Amino acid sequence: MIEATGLTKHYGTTVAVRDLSFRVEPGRVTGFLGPNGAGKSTTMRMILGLDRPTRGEVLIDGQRYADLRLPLREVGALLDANWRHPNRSARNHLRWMATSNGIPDSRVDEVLELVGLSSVAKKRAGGFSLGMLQRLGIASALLGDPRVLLFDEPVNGLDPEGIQWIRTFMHALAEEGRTIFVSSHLLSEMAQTARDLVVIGKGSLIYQGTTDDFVHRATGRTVRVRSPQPEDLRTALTERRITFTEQDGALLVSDLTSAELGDLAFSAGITLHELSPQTGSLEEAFMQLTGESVEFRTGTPKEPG
Ligand SMILES: Nc1ncnc2c1ncn2[C@@H]1O[C@H](COP(=O)(O)OP(=O)(O)OP(=O)(O)O)[C@@H](O)[C@H]1O
Repeated sequence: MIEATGLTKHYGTTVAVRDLSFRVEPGRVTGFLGPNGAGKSTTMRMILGLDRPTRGEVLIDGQRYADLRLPLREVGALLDANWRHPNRSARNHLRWMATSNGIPDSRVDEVLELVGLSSVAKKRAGGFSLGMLQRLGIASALLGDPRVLLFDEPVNGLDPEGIQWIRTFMHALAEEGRTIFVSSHLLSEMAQTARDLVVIGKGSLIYQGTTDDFVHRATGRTVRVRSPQPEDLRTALTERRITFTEQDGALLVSDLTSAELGDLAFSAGITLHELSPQTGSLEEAFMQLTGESVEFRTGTPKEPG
């Protein structure tokens, strides 16, 4: 588990992260979302002890990174997709990492197998495609068999096959009971990948909870309904002060479940030909919530001291 409490980071007068508290639970993939400059990378660096919080703290399974005895065995990270790789073979690169961290050599072949790089283990990593480099990065993160894994924008620049591979792989790691925390600006990708979300805007927490709830909360509840008695339906809704809009001969009804709307039509003797709940996209939810956050912040120019 990752647990941040009051996490704050100032760079001079810039507040990159402010009073951020959240939990990332094991056994599932948690997405970390926010617009550019929201503070995601800074937060990840603080989790990994690469940056010191100005205030607050973040713990990995109850300990600060600096206090971990064997960090690679507790937490693995894939931080930069575009790092320039040395002229070593994939296997030699991993052996070098393993040796310097007291990890047995046998683990190198295990992780190469896990990420599907066994057949190119002896090839120079410098000649690898981005997708293969990502796999190698993940192999490095897995060397110490850590319980907690961080991925910073792991699918950037990957082709659909590479994206699909990483998504499936992260799910498999989560199912083994690991804590998986993955940042991305590809929101539709996150909707398919992450069960839970931590959403930040301008360094502050906007939302923490399930992906489903995030979308519902932000886009509201709407049901699309079509009837051969549209006048009767409009009247029934208006009498009950239920708001709706018209769309292609159908009505979009707000703040009722489809069950409630079906019951209402039944009791009013109205036949329905369509009754379908509309879920908004994660993009819509994100724009609405982060947009509000930006407006809110311009309206309250309060800077923490
Ligand atoms: N080393 C630094 N020195 C000064 N300012 C910094 C530093 N690192 C980050 N910042 C600032 O902190 C804020 C948060 O940046 P950060 O990179 O954490 O955001 P992000 O959410 O990861 O954005 P992106 O998606 O663009 O990578 C930005 O305003 C950034 O300019």
